Amino acid sequence: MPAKLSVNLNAVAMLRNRRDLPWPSVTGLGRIALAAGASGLTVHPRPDQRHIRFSDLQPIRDLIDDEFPEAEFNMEGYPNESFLELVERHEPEQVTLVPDDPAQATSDHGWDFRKNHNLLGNVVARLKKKGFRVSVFADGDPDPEALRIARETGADRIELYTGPYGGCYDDPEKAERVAVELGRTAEIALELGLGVNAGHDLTVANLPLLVAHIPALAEVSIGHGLTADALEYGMAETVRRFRRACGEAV
Ligand SMILES: CC(=O)[C@@H](O)[C@H](O)COP(=O)(O)O
Ligand SMILES: NCC(=O)COP(=O)(O)O
Repeated sequence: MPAKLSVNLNAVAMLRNRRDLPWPSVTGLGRIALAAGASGLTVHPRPDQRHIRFSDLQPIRDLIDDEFPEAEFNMEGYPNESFLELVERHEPEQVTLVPDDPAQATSDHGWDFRKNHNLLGNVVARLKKKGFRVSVFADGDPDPEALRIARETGADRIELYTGPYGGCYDDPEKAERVAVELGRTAEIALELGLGVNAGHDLTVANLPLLVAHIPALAEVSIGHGLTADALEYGMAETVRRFRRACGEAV
């Protein structure tokens, strides 16, 4: 089974937030992504709402429920009380728990499962009681003991943090080494009964090698690289539309 693609809308929201205007529309781009076959939408609402705003969440929930009932909503974030309340209000199919400090620019590491065993155990139990699938963000280096603890928290899946892999875009040998490690980590997780997702800095260029090393990869969530491509591949047609609006016969 090919890995499912969940489109992360954070980067679209960040562009929208440059002005007090409703475009680019977060739900509008979400609709285009789902209509094109994406299996779900991901958001990572950060406490300062610098990209996804809390007010974006219900319209995304409604879009999925009303127009794409097969699709999944994946909410990512640090499990403090306000994030957990947002999750409980908007009932995503999947919650991805990420160890982010509120001041962090972006996610840059997985959980220290040894230190956070109790925190994660309590949060996972609370979320599972509501029926949400729970995934926990994990570093890519194979650490069987850490993954065993991840399993003990009751989580269903790990999401492999692929930032270091994405950072190898100019060094194919290093990328191969990191992909082997990610593959080994995924194998250990799968043996323990955890499903495996992956995300961060994934692109059209680096996905094939990752998928080759993790054949059972369940889902990738992609925002930054996918939004960059959407701009690049949509630019020519957009310029033609604006030239027509200027009165040119294009
Ligand atoms: C967990 C993860 O890797 C993504 O959610 C990433 O953090 C995207 O968030 P930003 O768009 O805020 O960088
Ligand atoms: N979980 C990772 C994610 O949702 C998107 O990360 P990125 O593609 O924006 O780096």
